[in-house]
Amino acid sequence: MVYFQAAPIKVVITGAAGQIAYSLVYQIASGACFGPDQPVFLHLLDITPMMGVLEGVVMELADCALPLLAGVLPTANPEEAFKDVAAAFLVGAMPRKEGMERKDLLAANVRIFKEQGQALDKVARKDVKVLVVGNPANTNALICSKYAPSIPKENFTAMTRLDQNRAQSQLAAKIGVPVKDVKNVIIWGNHSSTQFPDPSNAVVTIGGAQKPVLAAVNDEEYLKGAFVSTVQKRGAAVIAARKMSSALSAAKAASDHMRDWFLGSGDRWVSMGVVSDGSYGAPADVVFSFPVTTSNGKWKIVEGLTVSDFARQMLDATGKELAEEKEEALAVCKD
Ligand SMILES: NC(=O)c1ccc[n+]([C@@H]2O[C@H](COP(=O)([O-])OP(=O)(O)OC[C@H]3O[C@@H](n4cnc5c(N)ncnc54)[C@H](O)[C@@H]3O)[C@@H](O)[C@H]2O)c1
Ligand SMILES: O=C(O)C[C@H](O)C(=O)O
Repeated sequence: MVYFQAAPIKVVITGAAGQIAYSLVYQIASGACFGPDQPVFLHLLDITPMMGVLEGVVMELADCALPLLAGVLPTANPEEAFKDVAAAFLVGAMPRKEGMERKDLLAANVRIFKEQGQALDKVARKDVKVLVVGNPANTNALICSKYAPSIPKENFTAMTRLDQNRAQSQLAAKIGVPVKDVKNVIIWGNHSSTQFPDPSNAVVTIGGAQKPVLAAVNDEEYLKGAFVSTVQKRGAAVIAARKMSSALSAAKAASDHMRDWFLGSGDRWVSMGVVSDGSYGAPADVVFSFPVTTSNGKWKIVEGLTVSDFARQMLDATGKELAEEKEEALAVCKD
């Protein structure tokens, strides 16, 4: 019997034999996600043909000799995987290939999230925090929530943190400051090429003083043009270069998202795909990325921001795409 000062929490990762999970298991088991004093018991779900590969991941985790890792359960059974989990990283899904849009994965992937919603509903803790990474992430998260009616819809989120990290990094490089000195860049809408990376409320610390990013960059053409399209298309650029989709950065972003949800975002805004209440004119009842702050395990949309005409057009386009994806996903799930 191994004794820990704090009780371990059960955390599930789906797609655990895949690329993203290969980086994510270490983020979680090393303490980077839930903190240096929180032991974790990892539930690793993949499909039956991947159990051999998953066994290799389990061996490597043991070989890391991580002090916070209380145990590992590899399984192909969703109900076993989701039993009593406090946090769920839903990664397992097909990735896109070069030339595809993420929504081209909808028909193939959305059924996974219907089935996993049903399993979460049955066996997970009712306060489980769910992060959907598998694409199309926003719509998969919506479907997962719909099939888990006993779990509050606020507990289902989709990952746009990778887009936020990309946007922050692009701006820091443009201004010539460390990435930590840029904050409050917003990702609005869908994790797709219609997303709107919005620097209009971002601030940068230069020489100890805070300054609006708009003033520090002072190049409207760049901020409305190359900056937006670079972030929108970054996933495709990584696929073109690697011939596989982003994995290291996706795992880091998943860990950032869940860490901030559990431990709080402090004085920074973070972007999360959450079930929309219609804030900022977004369609209600789609999973839309908003700027949020987090504390005590809850997120709250940042209120009262001004939406320019340019931003309005961008928000409307990404909202329209999400409404269309929702209809398609609901039709697929009926079969
Ligand atoms: N939201 C984001 O920012 C973001 C970033 C990167 C990748 N993604 C998406 O994450 C997903 C995973 O990417 P990856 O590179 O790890 O892919 P991968 O192909 O390397 O791994 C996916 C794993 O999921 C497993 N899987 C398939 N169906 C499953 C099921 N029903 N239950 C459990 N496991 C199942 C597969 O067997 C495989 O091991 C893709 O859909 C990708 O597009 C999202
Ligand atoms: O672009 C992809 O298909 C993978 C992922 O969603 C990403 O943004 O890197």
